[in-house]
Amino acid sequence: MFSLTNMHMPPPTSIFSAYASMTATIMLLRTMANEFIPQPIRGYIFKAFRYFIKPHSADLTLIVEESNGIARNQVYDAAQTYLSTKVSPDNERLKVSKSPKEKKLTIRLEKGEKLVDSFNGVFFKWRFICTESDKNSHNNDSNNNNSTRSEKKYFELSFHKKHKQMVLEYYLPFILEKAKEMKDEERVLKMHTLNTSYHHNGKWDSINLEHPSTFDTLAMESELKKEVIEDLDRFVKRKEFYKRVGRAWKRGYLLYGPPGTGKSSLIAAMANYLKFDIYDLQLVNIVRDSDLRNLLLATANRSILVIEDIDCTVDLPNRRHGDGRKQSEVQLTLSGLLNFIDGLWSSCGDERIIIFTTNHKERLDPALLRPGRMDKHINMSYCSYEGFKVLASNYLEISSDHHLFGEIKGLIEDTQITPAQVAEELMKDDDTETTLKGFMKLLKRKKMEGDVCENDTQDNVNAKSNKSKRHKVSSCKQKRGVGVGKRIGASTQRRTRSFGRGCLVMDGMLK
Ligand SMILES: Nc1ncnc2c1ncn2[C@@H]1O[C@H](COP(=O)(O)OP(=O)(O)OP(=O)(O)O)[C@@H](O)[C@H]1O
Ligand SMILES: [Mg+2]
Repeated sequence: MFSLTNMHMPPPTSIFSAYASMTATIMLLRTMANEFIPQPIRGYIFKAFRYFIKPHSADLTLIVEESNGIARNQVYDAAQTYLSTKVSPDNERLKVSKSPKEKKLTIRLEKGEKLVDSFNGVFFKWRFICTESDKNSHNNDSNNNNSTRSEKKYFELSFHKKHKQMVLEYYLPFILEKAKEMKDEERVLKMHTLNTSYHHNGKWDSINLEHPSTFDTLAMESELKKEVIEDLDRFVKRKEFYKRVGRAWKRGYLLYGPPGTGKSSLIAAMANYLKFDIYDLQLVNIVRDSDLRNLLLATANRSILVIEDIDCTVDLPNRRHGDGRKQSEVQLTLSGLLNFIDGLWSSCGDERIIIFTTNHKERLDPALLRPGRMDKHINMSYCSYEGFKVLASNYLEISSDHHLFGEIKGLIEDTQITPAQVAEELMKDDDTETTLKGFMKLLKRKKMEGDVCENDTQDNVNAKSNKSKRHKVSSCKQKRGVGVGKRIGASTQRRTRSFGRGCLVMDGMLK
């Protein structure tokens, strides 16, 4: 076998002579070219010649520079964020940092570090490069000491050429999207409330919003929950749509329902879901339209403006004297509010959500309910069996196959009990069985007594002691025809005072 192979090999002398004659030919051609072809053309021909005989790489390398002229390159920023999660044990030098606003440590590649990422079964090589150069290095004036060192940072992304289309259409957009998600997750949400101190009147104060409510923890009909999530998703995706149809990119929600049904919790869940800040506007503290305008103009994009208890806080079209102020002092009107919401404010901001809440939808001024004003009306109602299951899973960590659930289902469907009351009941004991039995007792009592209204008011006092005292559900009173309209403004005043600045109205959020 070995000798056979050798038989087909040309002898070394002939290989050498062939190589010698090829070299001689190249030399001859080179001399002729030097003689007859002018220098610039010669350079060009040699370059082209070298290009054709050089072995070609199957790889393509994309350069992702830090900035794109003066603007930052979003692909670079996204790659930096995305790649921080892809570091491998092979990396030898990494950078670590944390700014006060960040929740976690940030890891970045150090100069020259490489890593491999895979997407759709294809491997991609990334390398981070940072070169330093003297900005004025071309300046020959030796007296000039102004030269500054500048850094040029970029990523090199290499992959097989055949994946070019896929990289541009899918991989890079995927990285942009992923990085946005990561940034959003990192974002510390803020809740802005009105600063009512004398010197700062009309300014927003902010605190971190750390309300744990999410759509997963919210007891709500699953259909309705899905509808709200889809509505929010559609809203944030529709930038171009709003522009095309000439509408301000804003969306209004009206949340209505009895106290303790999760209106404030839903607002927190929306903020957590969208990663939007919340502006809690207490109209009680605003006297003039001009103050309102300034406040609205000072709100940021991608935010939720919340006006809770709209039926209580704005006694519109003119406030009543019952709120303790003289009529002449109060110049805030419904038309002022609606004008700003519809016009000026909304047209100079993007991605704004406005939410009104009320316990009494029927008391609202028809102007607020007119089609097109509030895009979506969401009824937050008493706890259903489905809602109970969510709360049981949150509070007791039990799934839907507990042996007492069947009985609870029958009871809860005949009872008007708010999620807040259910939640309170489920927190009463560490033992699941005892807790559920206690809860069933409560349901049976409510059912037996039959007078849902009386129970409701009483249980609200027990379950939401600090809240309901301020509120009084009043739906019962209303059913019984007891007018409470005039007293609402006053009760809101009480509520405002009892909680002080910064933690009222969204009290559910600060728990
Ligand atoms: N739908 C719900 N899902 C989960 N928890 C809820 C729900 N509703 C109420 N709760 C619990 O009850 C507490 C009070 O609820 P929340 O403040 O959201 O009610 P609300 O409808 O805003 O009431 P109010 O009309 O008095 O402002 C919440 O902190 C939460 O623990
Ligand atoms: Mg509330």
